[in-house]
Order: sequence, then C-alpha cells, then structure tokens
Amino acid sequence: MTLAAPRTLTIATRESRLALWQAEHVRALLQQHGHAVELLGMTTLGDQILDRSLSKVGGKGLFVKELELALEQGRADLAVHSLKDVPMELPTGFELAAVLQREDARDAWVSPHCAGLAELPHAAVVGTSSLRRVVLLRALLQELGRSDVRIEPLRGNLDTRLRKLDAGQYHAIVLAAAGLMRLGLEARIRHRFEPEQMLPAAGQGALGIEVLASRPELAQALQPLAHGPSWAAAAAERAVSRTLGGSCSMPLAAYATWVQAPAQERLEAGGTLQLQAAWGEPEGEPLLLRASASARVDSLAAADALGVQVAQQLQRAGARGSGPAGHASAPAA
Ligand SMILES: NCc1[nH]cc(CCC(=O)O)c1CC(=O)O
Repeated sequence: MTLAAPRTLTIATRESRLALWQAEHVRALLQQHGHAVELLGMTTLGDQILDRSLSKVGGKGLFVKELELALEQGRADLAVHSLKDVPMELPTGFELAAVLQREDARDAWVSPHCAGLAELPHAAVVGTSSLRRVVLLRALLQELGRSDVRIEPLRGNLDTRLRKLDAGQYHAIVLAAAGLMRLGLEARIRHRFEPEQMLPAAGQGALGIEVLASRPELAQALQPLAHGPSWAAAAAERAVSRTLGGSCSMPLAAYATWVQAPAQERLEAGGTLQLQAAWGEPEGEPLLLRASASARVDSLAAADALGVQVAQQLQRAGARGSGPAGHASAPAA
C-alpha cells in the first residue's frame, strides 16, 4: 500500500521546554512550506528517570525510543531531536530525513559570580555531567594550574541545571549555548568557549528530524528544511563517534567547519570541510588526544569518510570506545 502525503504532519516530541521549542520551530518552518502540523507531546522513560543514573538503564537512547515507537505505530510522522542526543546508529527502519542549519555549536560558561575559569575562587565547584566537558575542563584547569577546582556531576533539564546553579550548589556550570539561546536564556551566558578551548560535541547546536525509512514522501517534504553544509558537518562529526564505538556519551568532541563553503549552500557544489576531534582519558592522569583533517566534501558519504579517517587517527593514538553503556549524560532537550 502506498500512502498519500498526509494532510496533517504530526511531530512527536518530548515535553521539556527545549524539546517543545524545537518541535515548534520545525512546525513553523513546515507551515511556511504549506503543511498543516500538529504536535504530539510525550513523556519518555528517559524523562521519568532523569535524575537517576541513565547509564545503568540504557543511556540517552531512552529519550528517543518512545518517539520512535510513536512513528512506528503511525501516531506521529516525524520526531525532532537535538542532533547531539541522537544515537550514532539509528535502529533499522528509521532514518534522519533532515538536519537543519546549525546554530551556535559552542559551549557556554554560566556563572553568577565568576566571569571565567580563571576567576574561580579556591576549591570552587564547576558543574557538568558530560564526559566530554569533564575531560576538556580538566585540561583547561591543568593549564591554569588549578588542581583545587572540582568538577561535579550536574543533571536535569536546562531549567533544573540553572536552578541548581542559582541555589549555590556550583560556582559555575557549562552548557550548550544553543539550548540557552533557544529558551531565551542567552543573558545567562558569561562567555562562549572558543572551539580551540572546548571543542563541541558531535552535532551540538543542530536539530535533526527522524522519520520511518519506509516513508520517502516525508523525506521529500522535509527536503526544503535540510541544510546540506550543516548536515555534512554533522555527518563527519557523527562518523568519528560511530567509528569509536557508537556511544553519544564518550569523552569525545568532534567539530567540523567549512574552510571553503559550498557555493549557494548546496552541498553538491562541494567545498573544503575541516574536522577536529578530541578524546580524553576520563580517569586517572589527564590525557587529551587530538586529531584533525580536512577534505574536499560534496556529499554526506564524503563527509562520513572524513570522520572515519579522523577517528582512526584517534584510535592509533590510543582512544578507546566506551562500549554501549557508557556514562550517559541526560539530555536537557
Ligand atoms: N545533552 C543535553 C543537551 N542536548 C541538547 C542540548 C542543547 C542544544 C544543542 O546542543 O543542540 C543540551 C543541553 C546541553 O548540553 O547543555
């Protein structure tokens, strides 16, 4: 049976403020292209256990699985995700139909009292739960000779994390700038880390739209929303992570930028993509491995190949995958 394009597109979304903002953003874009769009809000298992250790029960995939079930059962047509939280390999039958133009990929320093790392008082506490931020912060602190500063876990959605900061549990916290900007919380950002200081996570700052692979008419409808250069950058970054073991919660950073962008933002026109990655030893002596490469890229496949190449450099230098149940950081999405 072939399905006609649905009259109304339904977006399955988690109900956190960030997830709803993202779903509404995609709804507005689709409406601009003449589609009628509804949202289907859902509380995922991941949301229910946000404050427990997700790694013990299956990691970030928990946030995605229930949305996928809604797609499978035909209750929704698409799911909108922070690309950073989407597992490197989607389950059989699902595909990314579009990656939107990326916004700010950087990490942000949020602190009521301290303008930056260097201003932290003695024995200060910095909150973050991503292993990537932990290993990168440790390297920065080591450069500053600040072995007194402690990095403590920080979980919950964005509002919860800010509340914990304001309650005085931390001197500062590090969050993705994109999430704060989407929620109108940009004023909380004291500064953004340049990528040389704190390399972003694969896909950070980009939104991805997932559909059933068996519904090509949806992929077609979503094409006008896709941004080829952002998609290729994310594909290169995600390939690094996938090659190193597929977990989105490894102590891994991967960030691709166009040294020479494709003409008219059409990926097929080709350009030069530069990919940087870093892998940190999460325990023991701070150890940070870095790798980078650039290549002419005119397709997602070429971007993927660049990612594999950079991952292999890291592997040769000693980077290891974390296995399927790494330390999951809870999405604030
Ligand atoms: N891991 C949680 C998560 N997933 C997406 C975002 C923010 C938006 C984005 O990176 O696209 C965040 C919050 C954060 O890391 O601070």
